[in-house]
Amino acid sequence: MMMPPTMGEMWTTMGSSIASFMFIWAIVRQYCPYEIRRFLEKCTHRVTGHFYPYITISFHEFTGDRLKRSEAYSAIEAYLSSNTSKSAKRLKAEMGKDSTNLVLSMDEFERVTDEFKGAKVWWVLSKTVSPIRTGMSMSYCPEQEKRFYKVSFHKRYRDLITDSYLDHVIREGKEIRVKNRQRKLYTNSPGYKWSSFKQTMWSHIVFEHPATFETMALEPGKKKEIINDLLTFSQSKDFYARIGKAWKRGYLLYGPPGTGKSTMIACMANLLSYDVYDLELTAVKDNTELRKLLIETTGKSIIVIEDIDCSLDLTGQRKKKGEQISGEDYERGKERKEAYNKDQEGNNNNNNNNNNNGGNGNSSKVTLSGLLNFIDGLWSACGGERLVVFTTNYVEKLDPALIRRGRMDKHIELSYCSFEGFKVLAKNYLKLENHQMFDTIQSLIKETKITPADVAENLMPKSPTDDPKRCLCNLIQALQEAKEEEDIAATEEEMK
Ligand SMILES: Nc1ncnc2c1ncn2[C@@H]1O[C@H](COP(=O)(O)OP(=O)(O)OP(=O)(O)O)[C@@H](O)[C@H]1O
Ligand SMILES: [Mg+2]
Repeated sequence: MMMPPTMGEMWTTMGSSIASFMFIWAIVRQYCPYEIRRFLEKCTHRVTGHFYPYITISFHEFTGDRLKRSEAYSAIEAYLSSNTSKSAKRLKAEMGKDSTNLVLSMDEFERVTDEFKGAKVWWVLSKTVSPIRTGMSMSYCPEQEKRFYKVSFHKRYRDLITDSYLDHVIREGKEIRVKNRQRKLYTNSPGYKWSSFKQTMWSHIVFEHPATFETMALEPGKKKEIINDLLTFSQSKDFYARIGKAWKRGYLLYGPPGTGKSTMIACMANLLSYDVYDLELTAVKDNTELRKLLIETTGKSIIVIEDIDCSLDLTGQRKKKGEQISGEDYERGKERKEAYNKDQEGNNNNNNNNNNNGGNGNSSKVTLSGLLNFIDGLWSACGGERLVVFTTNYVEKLDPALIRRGRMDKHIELSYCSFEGFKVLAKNYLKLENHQMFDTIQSLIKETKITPADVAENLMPKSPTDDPKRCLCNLIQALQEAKEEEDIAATEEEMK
């Protein structure tokens, strides 16, 4: 494979006297102090630059403060590993995503070629070694390695390479990285505020939720609509730029506990390969901290505020005097479910505010207007491709300003399990697409309010001997009991 001659190679072609010079130069490189070496290198580059027809551009791994790896370097690394490493002879191997496969990339000082619209370019991964200035004597001075990719091309292709090829490499490299990256779930829980290098507001773990829209119990039409909406959003960068709107979209997921709101967020993240930022508002000190948290989020992410109604006193402005909310944190899970059911039965009308707006007793001073600014103010200027998702069990209690279209663009109700939903769960849990008991379940499920979470729980085998038939029987029994309870409640209501 033809490579462009390096400057050193050009010298050698110029005769044996130059070869001797190269020999001396090699010795100088080996034994001279760093400063002299750098000076001699600069002189050689200057002299050879006059008749060397190739241009080189370097991309360093770290720039400036060394804290942040250069995005361009990472993108080039991804591009070269997938595009040109096949032609490299010396490769290095690393464990890839999920630790299931090996990712090969070119090793140090390996050179590979690439072609773009008829122009040939040569890439090499190089490094320089320089002393770290620590104040120690030179003989004990530790050395610092600085890696960089260098691309070389003939000067006649200068415009093509700088205007189009490099853009193409970075764009494709970024796409490859997004596809291969380990996605993350970030939280802003207090207590994890320091990483080894710098202060960071978020802590993270690897995001590996298995939920997908395929496994989600939802009417097929609704599912398709949501998937289309999400895909359209993710492919609309140019559209948002054209209409002058920040590339973000708000989703409000509402419905009773156990209907799949949190599960749907995982499905969204898996569909679009986005990271998830789970924002715990009660842990945010004030609006300033909220802004900082947001500025630290990256693109291709979902920012989630779960149970927005219980996170903060967001409806405070509309509350009448004297209707102070309790200082206790609103309890999740079972208790909320019970409260929800009671609430729905109308037994708890007088205490609604007490039950639904807990959390105000903590020290958080985030306000409704702070949150609104967060959604459509400053944040809109921080680049794009972000979804913001609120979940709630009590949509009617949210301030209309918070959920108006433009802020929460799409309102999705997740409700009790339908027969279509049940069929998805039966396929997931029991690998059953049809069964003679399905007819009974269909007529019962139509008349009963049962959540997908409850259906799933009944379909789950409880012992190794539980077969699908037994699980379906369990579900029928649960449906019958739920129906009886609903009938009794309805009769009591009528008698009042
Ligand atoms: N629509 C659904 N499809 C598939 N599984 C579901 C669905 N809804 C609930 N589940 C199952 O029930 C469990 C609880 O659901 P999830 O946490 O998503 O409910 P939620 O609506 O977020 O409830 P809450 O309002 O209490 O936060 C999930 O782990 C999942 O297994
Ligand atoms: Mg939830």
